[in-house]
Amino acid sequence: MHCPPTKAMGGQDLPGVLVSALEGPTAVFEGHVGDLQKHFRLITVQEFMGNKTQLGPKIHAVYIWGGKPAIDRELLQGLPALKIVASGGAGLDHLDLKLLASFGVKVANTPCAVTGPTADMGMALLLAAARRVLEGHQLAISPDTENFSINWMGQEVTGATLGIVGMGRIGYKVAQRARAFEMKILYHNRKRRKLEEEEVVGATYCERLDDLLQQSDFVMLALSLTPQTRGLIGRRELRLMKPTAMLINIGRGLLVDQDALLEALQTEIIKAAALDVTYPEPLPRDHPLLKLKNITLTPHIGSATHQGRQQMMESLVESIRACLDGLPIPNEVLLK
Ligand SMILES: O=C(O)[C@H](O)CO
Repeated sequence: MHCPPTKAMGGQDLPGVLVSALEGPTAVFEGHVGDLQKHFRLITVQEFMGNKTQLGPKIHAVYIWGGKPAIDRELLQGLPALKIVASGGAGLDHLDLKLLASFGVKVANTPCAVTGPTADMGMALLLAAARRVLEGHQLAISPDTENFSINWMGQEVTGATLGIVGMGRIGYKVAQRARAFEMKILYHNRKRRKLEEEEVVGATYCERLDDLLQQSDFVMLALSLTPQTRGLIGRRELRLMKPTAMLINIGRGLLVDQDALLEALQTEIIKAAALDVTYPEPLPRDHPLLKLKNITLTPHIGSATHQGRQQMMESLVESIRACLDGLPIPNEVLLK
């Protein structure tokens, strides 16, 4: 669902929104923050910390980006007028939903804004791993022009089997894209999709994750991090995969046991991995994963497109305004 932009509110006394930082490397998106500023008075955590008593009661919403600002009981106690936490992106693993509900605070996220871009990123990583794009780049710019592309080979994507783990919005978009690449598609999900939905993308349901792992040439993780999915892919699961298979992760780093992955890549239990997410982020510069040839890494940029970010901000403004106006909240996250 696309959330259309709302009209700007006038006046000096705009509702306060707590944000992590407006300047520096962790600043909320430059260029897009203007959308929030049109509607709200943005108060940084630093400002709030310096003047809690005066600013606390003026803050009606918190805008979260990249898990920041972190929300705990102490922060909530300092925000007596807080109505809503608006979190950019789809993932909610950085939020304690029960705690927020106990303070009567609503939550909204922006799943629609990230779906397409993240699925595109999944395909970009899949293709990069399959065709060894990063190694190819290194060879293309290497002084060793003698061996320019001699004996250079990657894996064919057409006709290969893609196993998608997590068939929510993003997983389904990946399937749509993979279909255009004539891939065979398997998927594993808590809940099976409707038959018509499976047929549209030509996806076959695997009730058992093990079956998907054993049959896939590419395994793509497109699911959210929860206590149930943490460490879903460990040593055992990696060993079930084909030695020629590649693992792509566009979900969260903690879905995978990273030590087990490192070992599997070093000992060629699997062929390659392509990760947009790791733990921690970024990985320490001396982390052994950074030294491998059979890995493609990107810095959690699945949803990072200008269009996606714009839509994200519009959607957040829409949700905060609806909440403060006492209207139904678009993209409200309901506690299950
Ligand atoms: O949760 C998400 O949607 C992404 O990780 C944010 O970019």
